[in-house]
Order: sequence, then C-alpha cells, then structure tokens
Amino acid sequence: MYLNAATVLNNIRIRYMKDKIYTYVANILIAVNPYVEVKDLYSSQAIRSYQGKSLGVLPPHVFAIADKAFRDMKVLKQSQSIIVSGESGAGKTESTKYLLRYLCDLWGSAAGPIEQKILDANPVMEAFGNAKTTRNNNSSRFGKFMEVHFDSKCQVVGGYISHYLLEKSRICMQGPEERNYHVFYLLCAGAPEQLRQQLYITKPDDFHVSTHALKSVI
Ligand SMILES: Nc1ncnc2c1ncn2[C@@H]1O[C@H](COP(=O)(O)OP(=O)(O)OP(=O)(O)O)[C@@H](O)[C@H]1O
Repeated sequence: MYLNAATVLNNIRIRYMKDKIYTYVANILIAVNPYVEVKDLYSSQAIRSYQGKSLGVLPPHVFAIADKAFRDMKVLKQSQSIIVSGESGAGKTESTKYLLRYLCDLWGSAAGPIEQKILDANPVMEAFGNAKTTRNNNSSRFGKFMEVHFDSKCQVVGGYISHYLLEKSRICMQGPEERNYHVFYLLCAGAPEQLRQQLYITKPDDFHVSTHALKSVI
C-alpha cells in the first residue's frame, strides 16, 4: 500500500530471509547477493521453466529478464539491452553469466559451438580483467558491453565484447590485502617447478608473489 524506499527494502529483506533473492519493482529485477549457492535456482530445469513465460508468471528471476529480452527481440524485431548495475560485490558479474547462459542455452539443452565459445570467453576475460579486492575476491576491474547476435531464426550466430576503462594502475601497485590480475597468478601456478622454486612459490595457490617476482615471470 505504501510504496517508498523503506517498504521496498523491508520487503526485499523479508524475501531474502526466505532465500528469495530476486524481487521485481515493475519490470526491474532487484537481486540480493546470497553469497551461498541457492539450491536449484539456476538448474537446466529452471532455464526450461522460464522459457516463453511473461514476467510475473513465475517467481522473479534473472532468467525471466533474459527471456523477456529474447521474446521482445523476436516480436518487435529490435535489439534489446539489459543493464546490470550495482556496487562492487553486488553480483553483476555472476548475474551477467546467468543471463548469457540463458540466452546461449535457451531450451536448457547443450550449447552449440558458437554459444559455447561465447560462454568460454568469460574465464579468459576474468583472468585478464578481474582481481581480488577487499570487497570482492573476483572483482571486475573494467566495464563491459556484451552483444549476443541472433539471426532471423533467433539462433545465436555470434557475439562481441567491448571493454572499457580497465584499472591499469593495479598492474603496478595494489592496495593492502588486494591482488594483481588473476592471470599473473595463473602464470606462476603453471610455471615449471624450477622457476616456481626461484619465485618461492611452494604451492599452486600460493598467491603471495611479490611484484618483482611477477615481473621476472613476465
Ligand atoms: N547469484 C549468486 N549466487 C551465489 N553467489 C553469488 C551470486 N552472485 C554473486 N555471488 C557471489 O558474490 C561474489 C561477488 O559477485 P560478483 O563478482 O558478481 O560481483 P560484481 O557486482 O560483479 O562486483 P564487481 O563490481 O567488484 O566486479 C561472487 O564471486 C560469488 O561468490
């Protein structure tokens, strides 16, 4: 009855306590990061169940937003955009991956070769552009604009990822408790044993590698 920030927040809090991390405000989806796996929330069955359903028919979900964009593209024959925003650690990167998975895997079946390529680009992008910060162990330090291209039969035929404003200063210096980009640690972890010993890397996930040591690997 009373629609204001306080009542919306209270509603989101009550829903969150019941493991309902998604809430609609009109056709905007609010997601609260659960920081734990919510059982069956993103299963192939869940993907199938949201297919072709209007917003509001099933409980609020990131898949419902992806499906609406897909259906609007099909009906209106126009490109659609989904904006994912929030503070660091809010869950944007994970939500984007679920959106992409839905769009590339519409019927909950195995993705085709192009779809798989689009999905497989993510770990590479994250290696070069994500790092541990005090707020998020896998923080994206760049903005991205991702396109999924469909043909007239609504089959995925390609994709494109534009990146913006990579935090380049992190390569030279990181704040206390923060890390450089994942790729450097992956490189160290994959280095030959002799080199690893030189760098004092004793185990694959030993990330306390100095900037000097990283430079010598590069
Ligand atoms: N839907 C989810 N279910 C379970 N855990 C999640 C979910 N979304 C995010 N997380 C957890 O929260 C962490 C941070 O989320 P994510 O990296 O998506 O945040 P972000 O908004 O992209 O942050 P940044 O702006 O720093 O890149 C993830 O590594 C994951 O552990």
